[in-house]
Amino acid sequence: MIIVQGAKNVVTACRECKVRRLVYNSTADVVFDGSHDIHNGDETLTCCWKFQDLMCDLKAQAEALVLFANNIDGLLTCALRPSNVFGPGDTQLVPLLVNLAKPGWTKFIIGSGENMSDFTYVENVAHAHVCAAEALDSRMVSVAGMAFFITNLEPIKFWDFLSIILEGLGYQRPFIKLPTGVVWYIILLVKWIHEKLGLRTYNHSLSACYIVQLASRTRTFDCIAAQKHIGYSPVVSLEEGVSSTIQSFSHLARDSSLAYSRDFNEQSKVEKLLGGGKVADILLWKDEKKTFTYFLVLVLLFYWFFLGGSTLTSSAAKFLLLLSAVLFGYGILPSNIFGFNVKRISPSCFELSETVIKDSIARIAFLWNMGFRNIRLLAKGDDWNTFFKVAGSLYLSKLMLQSFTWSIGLALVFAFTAFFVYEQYEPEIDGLAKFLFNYLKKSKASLIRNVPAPFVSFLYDCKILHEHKAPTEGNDRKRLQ
Ligand SMILES: NC(=O)c1ccc[n+]([C@@H]2O[C@H](COP(=O)([O-])OP(=O)(O)OC[C@H]3O[C@@H](n4cnc5c(N)ncnc54)[C@H](O)[C@@H]3O)[C@@H](O)[C@H]2O)c1
Repeated sequence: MIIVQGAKNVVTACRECKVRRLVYNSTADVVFDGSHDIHNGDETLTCCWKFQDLMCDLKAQAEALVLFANNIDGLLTCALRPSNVFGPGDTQLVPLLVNLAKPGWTKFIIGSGENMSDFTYVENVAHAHVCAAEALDSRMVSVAGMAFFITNLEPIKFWDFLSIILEGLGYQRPFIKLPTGVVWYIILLVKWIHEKLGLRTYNHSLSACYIVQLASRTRTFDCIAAQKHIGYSPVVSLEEGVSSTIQSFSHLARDSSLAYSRDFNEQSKVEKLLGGGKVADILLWKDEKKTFTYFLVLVLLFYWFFLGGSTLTSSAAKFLLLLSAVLFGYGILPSNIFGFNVKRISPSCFELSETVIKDSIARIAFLWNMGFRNIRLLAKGDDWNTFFKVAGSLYLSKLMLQSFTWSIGLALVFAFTAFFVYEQYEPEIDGLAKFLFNYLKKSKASLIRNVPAPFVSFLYDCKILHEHKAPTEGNDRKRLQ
């Protein structure tokens, strides 16, 4: 009713009121079928027969209707097809981005992230309308009844554009790549569940499936026709447009107290904790393929050693046998198989350097000495705190050894998920930990307040509570807490 009947009403009104020029604000989406990239598409592209999105279908119908009305009853018409309009007051792109960024969905890139797109600053669209209206008068033949693509003439990677907007508003830039197919099927599943539960709502915005296609396909357009026939060229650059858009949406910027102030090239807390080297890169999924390969190999080893049904020794023997056979087989392969070069394993590949061996031995000696220092401390018999720590950790190890296989499995899953999750939600998790810590501190303080003084003195004697002097009945209660 709004798009098609609305366009019909406008055409009728123009005729009745003897309006001479009508420029329809169409969209570049009318030539995008969702399943093909558009590289530098021009006006020779035909509108789609089958649309993925109802909105685009209706816009194409309205555009055709307006162009069809050209040169009837003295009315001249043309259509402009802007691509991805943005700017202050935008009701689509930026609000959607912020809504997705708040719960953290914008960390994900759909597809390779390399797809290019054309964006158009809203003032340039307005300027194109003025140019088109003027051109309808002066250059009627080449403009009337035609449609023109309008862009900022600065194609950019779709995900770079989103990253600039998101970072400008204080949100994290997208960096985790998800295969388009996976996202597509997840959305279909969610849609199906919504339909089954009767939750489907119709609104005027683009469908989620269509947004996935917009976000993962290349869509760039050639503006030469608009430049040549209506005299259009952008009046605001992409950079200026983006900064004024960000400024106008500052009210949607991330709360400054929560702002993710870390420079994304800087090491995160968890990265520092993991030593910032190769292990950190693997556990933090910096290179998904590499991490996944390591994870798969470790899962296979876990299965081989713990779930295969053999004893640990026979699993190790079988593993060494298999490894030797694979290495031997690899060694006798020709250096070229069907044009593929087979890399030779260098003889030094399995060698350990002297410094690595020295470091490892020094580490073992350090741990050994530390263990003995603790035993000596325990043997004195006056440090209950150390006793509880040692007894607790030994009991925990005993529990873990009872379910050794499960512990290893859990540790494996933990290592490949927990660090990654912590890095993603560092401020939120830190906030929660701070809250819990304060809560426990308060509980401990109230517990001490209610504990009888002789028992508190006993805890000081046993060094479970630390104070230089054990408190007596008359001592300051605050110091005790
Ligand atoms: N946003 C884009 O990326 C983009 C790209 C290409 C083309 N377009 C086209 O530009 C136009 C504006 O898009 P937008 O993104 O600014 O949308 P929008 O939803 O922000 O603006 C639509 C405007 O139309 C008004 N409106 C809606 N129904 C109406 C009705 N029945 N009668 C009178 N007014 C009504 C709304 O109040 C609103 O002001 C649309 O025709 C759209 O198809 C948008």
